[in-house]
Amino acid sequence: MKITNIRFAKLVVPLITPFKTSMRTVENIEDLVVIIETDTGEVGYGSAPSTPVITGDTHESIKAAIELVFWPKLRSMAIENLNDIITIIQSSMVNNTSAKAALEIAIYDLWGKMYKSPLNKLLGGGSEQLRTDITISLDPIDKMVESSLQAIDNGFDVLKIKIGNNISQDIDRVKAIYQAIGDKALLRLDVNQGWTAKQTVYAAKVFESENIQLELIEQPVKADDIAGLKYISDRVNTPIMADESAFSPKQVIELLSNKCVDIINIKLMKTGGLSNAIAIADIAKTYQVDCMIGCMLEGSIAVAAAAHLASAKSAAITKIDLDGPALGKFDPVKGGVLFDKSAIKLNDLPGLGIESIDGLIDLK
Ligand SMILES: C[C@H](N)C(=O)N[C@H](CCC(=O)O)C(=O)O
Ligand SMILES: [Mg+2]
Repeated sequence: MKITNIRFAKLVVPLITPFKTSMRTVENIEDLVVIIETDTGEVGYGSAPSTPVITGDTHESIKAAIELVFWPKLRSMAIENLNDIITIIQSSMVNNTSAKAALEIAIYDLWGKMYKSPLNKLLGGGSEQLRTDITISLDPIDKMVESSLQAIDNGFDVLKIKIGNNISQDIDRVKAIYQAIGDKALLRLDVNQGWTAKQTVYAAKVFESENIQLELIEQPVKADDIAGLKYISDRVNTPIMADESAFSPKQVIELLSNKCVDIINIKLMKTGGLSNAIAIADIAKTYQVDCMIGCMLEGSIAVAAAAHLASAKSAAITKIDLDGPALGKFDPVKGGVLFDKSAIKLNDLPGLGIESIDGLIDLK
């Protein structure tokens, strides 16, 4: 199966409610879709959102990197030579992880199609049923309490609470949500780099002293504040998870060998796709550290790839934050992963199992 052509399109899905973190507010899921065509007529789908504050990548930079750097090397390569393709994607350019992810996702989709197997089976096999948490956007306290109760009514039992814009209001937010929901849901906090190390220790000790049960605190400090993560982990009992500090396998080895964090959030848009995500899951397993599979605010093409990975790597990936598509008003992707409240179901079609995509806006 030889690569013959590449096309780009845009996919826009309005959100049910704006997505708000300490870093940004977004109204739509907007993906750059990469469609790789082959001489057998099979097409592979990949996608990437624009997350300049996290990856530094925009749709324009992703498309330019693919057109100018990767595509001239990948055109006419055979999907049978998966490892060679991955080496080219990972070594032709530094950074640009979203472009690498979109390409790798489309290539792995084709790899599954070539072997007529769902991707999770080729990666080792695993359950077709997963369960995701849901994100509660950073809002005034009353709104966050209401959104949390609504999420529980909608069948979610793990809530990812976005905080990080004001330490004392953040502590009040968590206390109010915890008081309102009791033991009906597990709370994971995502600070998105909004606190200092000392503020994090203070907040965690407040929660611990008041018996507020938290599953974890995600990325409390700036992405490059690795000493801050270590400072926190040495002083609190609440598990600390790295997100924006953990892009590459090398960074994960540094974080884990120095005991800076307890959990790693793997996202394809940070790792540059599936190959490094698999490496990180395997590294974490050797350190006996759990991983979360996460996503940016993105749609169900890339999330399908993340779900197949989570299915196959369930020994390491024990936590799932793949709610991006569930936050949209509809899913234009037919086949692929099916969302029903907190349930994510993989189908048994080859590759990512995507049958068709409505509403693609072709890009030249
Ligand atoms: C959508 C997912 N639940 C999530 O919260 N991801 C964020 C980053 C999302 C973005 O800004 O696109 C995270 O884990 O930090
Ligand atoms: Mg995060």
